[in-house]
Amino acid sequence: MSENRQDSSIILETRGLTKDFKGFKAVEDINLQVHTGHIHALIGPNGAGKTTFFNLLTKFLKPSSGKILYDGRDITRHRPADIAQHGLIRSFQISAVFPHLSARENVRIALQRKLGVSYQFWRSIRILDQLNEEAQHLLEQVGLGEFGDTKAVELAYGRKRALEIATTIALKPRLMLLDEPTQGMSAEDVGTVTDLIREVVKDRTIVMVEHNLSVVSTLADRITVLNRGRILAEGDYQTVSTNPAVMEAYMGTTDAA
Ligand SMILES: Nc1ncnc2c1ncn2[C@@H]1O[C@H](COP(=O)(O)OP(=O)(O)OP(=O)(O)O)[C@@H](O)[C@H]1O
Repeated sequence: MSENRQDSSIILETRGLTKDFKGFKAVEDINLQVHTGHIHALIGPNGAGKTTFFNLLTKFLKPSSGKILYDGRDITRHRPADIAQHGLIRSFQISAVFPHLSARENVRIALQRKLGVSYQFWRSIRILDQLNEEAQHLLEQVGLGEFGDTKAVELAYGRKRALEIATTIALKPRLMLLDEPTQGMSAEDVGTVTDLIREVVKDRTIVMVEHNLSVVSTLADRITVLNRGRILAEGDYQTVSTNPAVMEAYMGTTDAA
């Protein structure tokens, strides 16, 4: 629709996005633009509305008002499965990785999901071989080349997150939505996953909620700082980290101005 036409470098946009929980606006009037090829981080102090906003983008929650546009199309009322078909994919939580299947089998299942249930032909040996090859390639891409036969449950925490990213990439996303990709990781694993994200973004866009500011400073092209459900500041790390309002919000000042 012509009213939805936008700059083609903008892959995702929200207009006036609001989520009201019984009168409490957890997200209020958010106008966000995500540029194609960017790593766009959402940060903010506890309770700022990051998770709620992320759940609106991934369609886990319905907005009270406002619009979400993906590739210029209004997807506000679309279901998660519909938007996944168009390449907007939320990374799985670790719990969604099948723990007792091997890393390779987990990636293969994601590849098969991408083929879709209507494609019966993947049963043929040739297609299964192709899937195995593709799964191995993906495992190598995320540094798990030697762990194909290891059960997911036996992988160290950082490697599980790498597997989660591999199963997400297997769905061939154009836009990946990552919810705190480095949460609960050792410093070493944070480095590995940071490198991995940098690697996979080369041909796709990432929106991520991330608490670790050092990760944000190294990865993000653009940062949106949320506070009390609203956008407090936006820009690159240098811009937002020197913004007095952001510093104040992070220091926990409860100025009600
Ligand atoms: N289902 C809900 N019902 C009522 N209030 C909610 C609901 N979900 C979130 N909230 C409130 O909305 C506000 C924003 O919460 P949200 O979890 O989105 O923040 P956040 O920035 O992700 O915080 P954190 O960094 O602590 O995870 C909080 O005050 C929270 O209590």
